[in-house]
Amino acid sequence: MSTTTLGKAKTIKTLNNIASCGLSVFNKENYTVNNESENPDAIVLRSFNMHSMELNAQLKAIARAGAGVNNIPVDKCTEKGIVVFNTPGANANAVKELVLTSLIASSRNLFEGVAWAKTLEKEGEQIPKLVEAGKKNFVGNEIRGKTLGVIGLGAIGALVANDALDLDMEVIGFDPFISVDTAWNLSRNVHRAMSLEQLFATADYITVHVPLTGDTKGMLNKETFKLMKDGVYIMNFSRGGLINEIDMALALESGKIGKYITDFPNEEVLRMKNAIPIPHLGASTNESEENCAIMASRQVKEYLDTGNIKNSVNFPNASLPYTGKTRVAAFHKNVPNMVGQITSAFSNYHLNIADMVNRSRGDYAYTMIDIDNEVDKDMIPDIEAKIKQIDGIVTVRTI
Ligand SMILES: NC(=O)c1ccc[n+]([C@@H]2O[C@H](COP(=O)([O-])OP(=O)(O)OC[C@H]3O[C@@H](n4cnc5c(N)ncnc54)[C@H](O)[C@@H]3O)[C@@H](O)[C@H]2O)c1
Ligand SMILES: O=C(O)[C@H](O)COP(=O)(O)O
Repeated sequence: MSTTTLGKAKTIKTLNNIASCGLSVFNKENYTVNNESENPDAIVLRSFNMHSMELNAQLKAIARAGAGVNNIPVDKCTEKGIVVFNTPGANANAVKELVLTSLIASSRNLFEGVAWAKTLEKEGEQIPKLVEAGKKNFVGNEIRGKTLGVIGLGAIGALVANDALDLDMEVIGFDPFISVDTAWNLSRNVHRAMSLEQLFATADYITVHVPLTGDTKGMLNKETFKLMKDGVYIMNFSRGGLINEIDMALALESGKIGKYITDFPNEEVLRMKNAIPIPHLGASTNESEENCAIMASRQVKEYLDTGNIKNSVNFPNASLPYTGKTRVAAFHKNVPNMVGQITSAFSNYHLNIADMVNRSRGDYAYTMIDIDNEVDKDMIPDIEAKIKQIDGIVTVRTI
């Protein structure tokens, strides 16, 4: 598929409400932003489920204004040469604050206590007396000195772990894939669990901060519950699919799990005893919505305008200073001699290469080449066609 749009205005389609300060990155002279285009160049979204959507021929980029990309058909996008971005860390503080709020509020039976107090509305002058008599039913526990187990020490997990230490908790964390950046930011006082079993055996409260993937789906289930302390509280601000909900309902019923605080209510969750359903509010702060929208929009614009890639979940990061020279960007299989074949396509047209970058990620790679000469616009479809003939090329774009 050739995707030449040289000089044409581009269209951005939004699939959710995206903060306007982010969308204003797309200047009106070169971009149209709407929520109805049938053939957009890029899509910006939050939690909209794209799995049953057709991916239009002109689509070059999808940006998730947020962290989780399980609502996007990432593998299909890769096969079609569509870059998928997310906004790492842009909403992490918002989630951290809600996790810590929920940790304390659930431990103090605050949600149940408030709901009960509201039932007294019709009791008139008796209310203060009833409150004093009824409060014994909501006696809670302090979190100081208790152990918090944090599964996944990425942008959110690391913030939660550090701040829980400041609340005088013991913290044990598990993340076999921790990034170097996060490891640097994590307090040395966070105990490192060598296995999930070790974390389960010591934690009074568990909070899970991993992406939903084939490997993590249902990671908390009846087998793992057996390894946990009786009455443990579990907080899930990551994705509902991480928990086996049938097993969770039974474990809450038996008291094995004390409470399940989740940002992902559904029919099953709303039927559970001792579940605290929160309506997916983790990232819903003005600050985080703005951070995510700005980051997502900037990344898309940079890619459409220059081909440079930052924070993609399926393409390699790649950057080449943009000088305004004609740039050809190709996404291709990561196999030997691709760069040689692409560059020889230029020599057929007596074009000199000024600069280039080639980066790989797994089975795929991305190459950007700047041409030194003035390039006649009429030649571009021919050049692209020539490159497209090379076995292993997925997409070619001229900027
Ligand atoms: N409730 C909300 O509104 C909200 C907001 C933001 C993110 N999220 C969810 O939270 C998840 C985490 O967000 P983040 O910004 O911290 O992402 P992140 O990518 O910074 O961190 C994820 C961490 O999980 C680790 N990990 C992966 N598999 C693991 C496993 N099997 N065991 C232990 N650790 C594992 C990774 O190494 C990484 O450090 C997102 O994928 C998203 O689903 C929810
Ligand atoms: O993965 C995320 O970033 C969160 O789940 C936030 O989702 P939202 O943007 O729909 O609030």
